[in-house]
Amino acid sequence: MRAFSLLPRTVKAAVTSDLVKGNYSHRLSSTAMAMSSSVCPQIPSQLRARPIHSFPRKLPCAVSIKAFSSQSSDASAKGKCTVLRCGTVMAFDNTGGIGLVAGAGMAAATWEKCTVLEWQQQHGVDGLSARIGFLGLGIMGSPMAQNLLKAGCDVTVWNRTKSKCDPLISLGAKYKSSPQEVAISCDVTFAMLADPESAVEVACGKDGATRGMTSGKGYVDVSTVDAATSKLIGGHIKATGASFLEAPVSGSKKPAEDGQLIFLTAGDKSLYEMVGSLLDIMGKSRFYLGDVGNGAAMKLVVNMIMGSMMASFSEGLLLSEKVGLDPRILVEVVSQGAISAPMYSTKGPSMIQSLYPTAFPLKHQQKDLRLALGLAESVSQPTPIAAATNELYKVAKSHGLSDQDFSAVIEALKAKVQNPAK
Ligand SMILES: NC(=O)C1=CN([C@@H]2O[C@H](COP(=O)(O)OP(=O)(O)OC[C@H]3O[C@@H](n4cnc5c(N)ncnc54)[C@H](OP(=O)(O)O)[C@@H]3O)[C@@H](O)[C@H]2O)C=CC1
Ligand SMILES: O=CC(=O)O
Repeated sequence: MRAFSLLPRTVKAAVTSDLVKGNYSHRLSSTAMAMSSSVCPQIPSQLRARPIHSFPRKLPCAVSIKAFSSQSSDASAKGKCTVLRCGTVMAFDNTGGIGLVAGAGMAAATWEKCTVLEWQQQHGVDGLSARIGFLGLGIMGSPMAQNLLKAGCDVTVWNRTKSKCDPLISLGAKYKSSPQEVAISCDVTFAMLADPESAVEVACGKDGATRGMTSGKGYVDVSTVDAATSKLIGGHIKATGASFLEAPVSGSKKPAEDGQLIFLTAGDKSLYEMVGSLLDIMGKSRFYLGDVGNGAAMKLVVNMIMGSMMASFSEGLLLSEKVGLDPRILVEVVSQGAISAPMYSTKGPSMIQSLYPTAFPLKHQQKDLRLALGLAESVSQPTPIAAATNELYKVAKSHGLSDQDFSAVIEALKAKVQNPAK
């Protein structure tokens, strides 16, 4: 435990809290992990986080204390004014509490505010100082790019519908008029597109990003696509001499705004390491899964489960109501038991009111089910529940619900939708 006693107090707090929760074997918080491996490399290996394979090798003295305030819903809390430095140590602080950082063994007065870029420039660290391109500014891409900007990164944006670039330009983003131009002017380019077709079009089409890629550059596709599409895009990118990483995300609009996404990455490990600090600005954890295709597959399996869970929850809400129960109480009961999931408590109350404010468009959930079924087919894995669920989302789409939140799938189960003649 000598190594532990040498840790700054904030690190101890994070590690201790995990130990108290009995999580020490495999569920240390990302904060504890980051701090333990970067601030004190001697920390016993059993106290290190498993999912983060190389946090953040390029930032030997950087610590992130964002997990201390994981409830924070204020995306701006990760803005420029919340990066603090003390000598070679940098901390992201979205608690607004310089005092917490001072617990790291340095007097509060010695910490000063700076941008990530300033810190990086001072210490010559890769990734954060890269010129970053961002293609696709929809529900997810916009807040992700915004978080990079707020962290002080140099970001150039492009979106098919140009008006969606404007809010980011007003926050300091540069603009280029094609994916090709973005790729030419940037070191690493992220893409967050709707589906396989758009991901291929933006990467490989006329004026596509591949036309601007060269050796030394990187392309990170964070869209949800199937493994074959990802391999196709990766192949085109790598043919230019550039590196490729697939990195689909788990987490919806709010986690994207809060920088709490989960990245499921696969592909060039060196690019993964180079962009690690950027992924940590946009997300709360990251998994490196090996060869291209594994990240896509993991994302599709997760979303296959999620789509079925939502369909099953919808059936439960409607059945409870029909037998005279209060569906609001069902939501409460579910939220307290073994099958509780944040999705049920956040979406249940609005579903009861037939309101579906879009966080995850229904058309994308159906796309993910379709792609997951293709994945299952490719290995002859029976997935009857997902197959039935997919049909339900198709019915919902045929009733004009594509752009509503995926929780609108409940409408496909309502009698008047199933039999409009009644
Ligand atoms: N929303 C969510 O909760 C989550 C979504 N995802 C996945 O992330 C990806 C993006 O999702 P989200 O942001 O919600 O989707 P949106 O529908 O809000 O955005 C889609 C983006 O793709 C662009 N696009 C669509 N078709 C084309 C095309 N043919 N050429 C160029 N650009 C195109 C859109 O441009 P334009 O503005 O011009 O239409 C827009 O920028 C999807 O793969 C989705 O499955 C992953 C996790 C969570
Ligand atoms: O892909 C959707 C999500 O919430 O994750």
